[in-house]
Amino acid sequence: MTKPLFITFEGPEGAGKTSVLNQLVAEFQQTLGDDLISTREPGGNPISEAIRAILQPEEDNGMDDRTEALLYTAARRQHLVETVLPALKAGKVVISDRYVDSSLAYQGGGRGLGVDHIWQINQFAIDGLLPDLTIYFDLPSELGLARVKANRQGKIDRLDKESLAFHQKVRETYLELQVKFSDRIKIVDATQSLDNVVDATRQLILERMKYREV
Ligand SMILES: Nc1ncnc2c1ncn2[C@@H]1O[C@H](COP(=O)(O)OP(=O)(O)OP(=O)(O)O)[C@@H](O)[C@H]1O
Ligand SMILES: Cc1cn([C@H]2C[C@H](O)[C@@H](COP(=O)(O)O)O2)c(=O)[nH]c1=O
Repeated sequence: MTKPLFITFEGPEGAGKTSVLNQLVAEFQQTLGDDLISTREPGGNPISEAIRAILQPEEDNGMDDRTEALLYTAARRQHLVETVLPALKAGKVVISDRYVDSSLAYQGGGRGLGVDHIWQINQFAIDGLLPDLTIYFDLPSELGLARVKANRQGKIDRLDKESLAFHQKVRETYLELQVKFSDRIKIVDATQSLDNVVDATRQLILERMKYREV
């Protein structure tokens, strides 16, 4: 059996995570086949998708900030148990569009609930499981939001509509996390062309895969 590898993609709105993930997953699946799975948070199974629908309606639904933090954490737990852990146990490579760092940045930083508090509630959900590699796609909030508005054809959700100050705080928190956990979190400049962002991401993943073979 091959060694499992858990990779997460993180970043603010419109950073290009999903575009890069789709391209690279198609590419890596040519060699890895079923040994690679891609997934996303919140979502990936019926319970977490149902929680996603509550968390991300298009209009403000009056949700309390701590309720929001707990719901993202609950969706994460279910996703971990149903999708991530079985795949890792089977020795697969798992690439997830968002994981715990999203909660630290959005709820801890953006909502101002505090990274330490969010870390504590997430420990119950993730039970110490951190990614082997996290790729953080960095870009100014204004650019990411402009991309989202230009391209999502009307599907702008509750969080996309938050203030610029909220999104700037999310980015600031991600940057702090990247410095604090620099062994795990690698940064990619997401202002580059999509091709260049894909190239930089591929390189980071291939480097990490070398250790998987050892
Ligand atoms: N490097 C890039 N340059 C220009 N446009 C880009 C780039 N990367 C992605 N885009 C465009 O920006 C939009 C958002 O990209 P994508 O959905 O991949 O980002 P995301 O990080 O997954 O966003 P979110 O987390 O908000 O869903 C898409 O329309 C995509 O085509
Ligand atoms: C996991 C997670 C996500 N969020 C936010 C970040 C985005 O606004 C949405 C996810 O949408 P995407 O188009 O799939 O990127 O949810 C969050 O605030 N906290 C979290 O833990």
